[in-house]
Amino acid sequence: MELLDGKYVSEKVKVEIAAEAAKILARTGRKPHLVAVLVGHDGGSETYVASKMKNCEAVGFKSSLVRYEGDVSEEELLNKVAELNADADIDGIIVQLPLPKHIDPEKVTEKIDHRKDVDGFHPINLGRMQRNLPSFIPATPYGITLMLKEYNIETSGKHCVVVGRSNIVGSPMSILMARNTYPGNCTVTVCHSRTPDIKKFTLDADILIVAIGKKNFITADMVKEGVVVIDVGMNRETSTLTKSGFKLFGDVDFEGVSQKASWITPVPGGVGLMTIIGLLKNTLASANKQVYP
Ligand SMILES: NC(=O)C1=CN([C@@H]2O[C@H](COP(=O)(O)OP(=O)(O)OC[C@H]3O[C@@H](n4cnc5c(N)ncnc54)[C@H](OP(=O)(O)O)[C@@H]3O)[C@@H](O)[C@H]2O)C=CC1
Ligand SMILES: Nc1nc(=O)c2c([nH]1)NC[C@@H]1CN(c3ccc(C(=O)N[C@@H](CCC(=O)O)C(=O)O)cc3)C=[N+]21
Repeated sequence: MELLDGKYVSEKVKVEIAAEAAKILARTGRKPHLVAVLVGHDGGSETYVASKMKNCEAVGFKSSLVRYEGDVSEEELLNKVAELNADADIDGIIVQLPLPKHIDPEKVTEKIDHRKDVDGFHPINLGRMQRNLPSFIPATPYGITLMLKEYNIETSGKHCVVVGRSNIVGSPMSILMARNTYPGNCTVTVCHSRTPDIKKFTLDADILIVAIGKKNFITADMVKEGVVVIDVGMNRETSTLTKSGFKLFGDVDFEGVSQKASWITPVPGGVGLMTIIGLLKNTLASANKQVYP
């Protein structure tokens, strides 16, 4: 088993991003600028947003945080997004998910100017991605493709099984792996909560990508020898053993599955770190007007 090491890849890519950001600053007098909007006090979201901000500073981006209490109205949030859309100093906007139940995430996603949609969740970016046109690619799937490239993982002709079909991970990931580009050219199977006998599919997977949010859901008996495993799951449990008071678990039983896998991502230290890289690269591309000239 070899590790798909998110720490190694992300540190390496961050050096490249920082060099690009410095060029932009020298050329234009301004830094790429990412704005995150955070509603409420979801523990996970607080951590992710803090990490995004920290990484922005580290590569020489400007970052801002707009915070609302959980009872903010949908209208107020939509008005804020419109204001950020119109602000020429802002390159990228993300509204952290999940949102409180009284706010429709679909409305918020569509309100964000697709040219600043560095999460790649807007239907215009989704459609353009599916057609192989320039677009912002959702950060987690984007990060996963960068990791597969870095380790030269062969994907053409392989059977890729994606477990999970969310808008932010499973669905865009399945589109990318089926496209006729590298990484891609896979035969893709998408499994979800209505799939009877998931094991039948996972056992046949050459590449297995799991994003469901269930600790240790994939066990060694469900995979074949030599499989490439991408574990997107971030299952947070309270723990007295760690400094933070939390311990993270993936959706894959690492202990067991790593005995059979040829390559596997750890949690933490895998996909999560690459997600941040996907976001930074999209923000850089936006500042450089590379996607929408
Ligand atoms: N590492 C990273 O950067 C990121 C990690 N995450 C983590 O990845 C995980 C998934 O996130 P996300 O995609 O947003 O989750 P969602 O809850 O939005 O979607 C979960 C998906 O998994 C499916 N599912 C749930 N239970 C089962 C089951 N028992 N068998 C088969 N399929 C199942 C659901 O099916 P159905 O559609 O039928 O409901 C759904 O498609 C979470 O742990 C999350 O924290 C998320 C984003 C980024
Ligand atoms: N609009 C929006 N965009 C997102 O991209 C988005 C979102 N909403 N909602 C939640 C998910 C989750 N997500 C993660 C980002 C970084 C790590 C990450 O850095 N993980 C580290 C460790 C983090 C820790 O220790 O808690 C790692 O895996 O090593 C994880 C998860 C982005 N998401």
